Amino acid sequence: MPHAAPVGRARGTGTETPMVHAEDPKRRAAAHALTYVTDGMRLGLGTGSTARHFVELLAEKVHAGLNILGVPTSEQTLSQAVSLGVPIATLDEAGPLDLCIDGADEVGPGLALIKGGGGALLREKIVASAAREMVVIADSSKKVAMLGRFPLPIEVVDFGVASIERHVADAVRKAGCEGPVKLRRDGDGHPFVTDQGHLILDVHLGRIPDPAALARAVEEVAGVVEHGLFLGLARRVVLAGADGITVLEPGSF
Ligand SMILES: O=C[C@H](O)[C@H](O)[C@H](O)COP(=O)(O)O
Repeated sequence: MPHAAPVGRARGTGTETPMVHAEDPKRRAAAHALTYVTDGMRLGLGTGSTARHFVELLAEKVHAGLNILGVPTSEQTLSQAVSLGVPIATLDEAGPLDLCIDGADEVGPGLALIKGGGGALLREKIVASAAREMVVIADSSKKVAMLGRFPLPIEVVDFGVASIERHVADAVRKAGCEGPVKLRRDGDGHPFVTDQGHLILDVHLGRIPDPAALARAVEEVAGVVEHGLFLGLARRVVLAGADGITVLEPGSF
């Protein structure tokens, strides 16, 4: 039977790591991931509300003497890391990374992920690909039997976006999926612009029976820069729920 140990309860301590806010599963997952960090590591720092907890907890360790170098996956994480005094570098300055810790919007079978709900998918995928290991942290509601309930973010260039949108819809259909493709907008109704100056199309599919086929189809569309399907990247997923911490590995889903 593959490994899927409920780590928190198994230890029988009631708390896994100091400084954990018991009421917040995202923070508990982040605290557990901190146990994978060792002195001297070069770390990819993810984006989003769960990764934010991780950076906060990491900063506490740094102030207590931990020596790490962080590579932020977004401007948001960059400013958080700077404000908390976490040493940072660009990916090119840091070189290959030891570990990348990031959140996810959905975790499916084989640790296939949907990411990009916050629009950071492009830098996130580049940083995760540069790391020896990607560890995902999430609350247990993110685990799904099939990806697709969360709209799939696709980062595209702004030139000819209406045409790109039509071609993405065609590609999605050819991959056996169906659903509306919507240009993401910010709170003021303006197109949402990513850190790299691109736009995001959110594809509302409901179900993605074959994530690899969908990824291939979308990648063929001219104008697509990246998509939020992270396949074969996560080596571990730390899920926090009412039952404590569960660590999933690709075969243990
Ligand atoms: O673009 C955003 C990232 O992919 C996030 O990691 C993802 O949306 C999960 O965010 P949260 O931890 O806030 O649920």
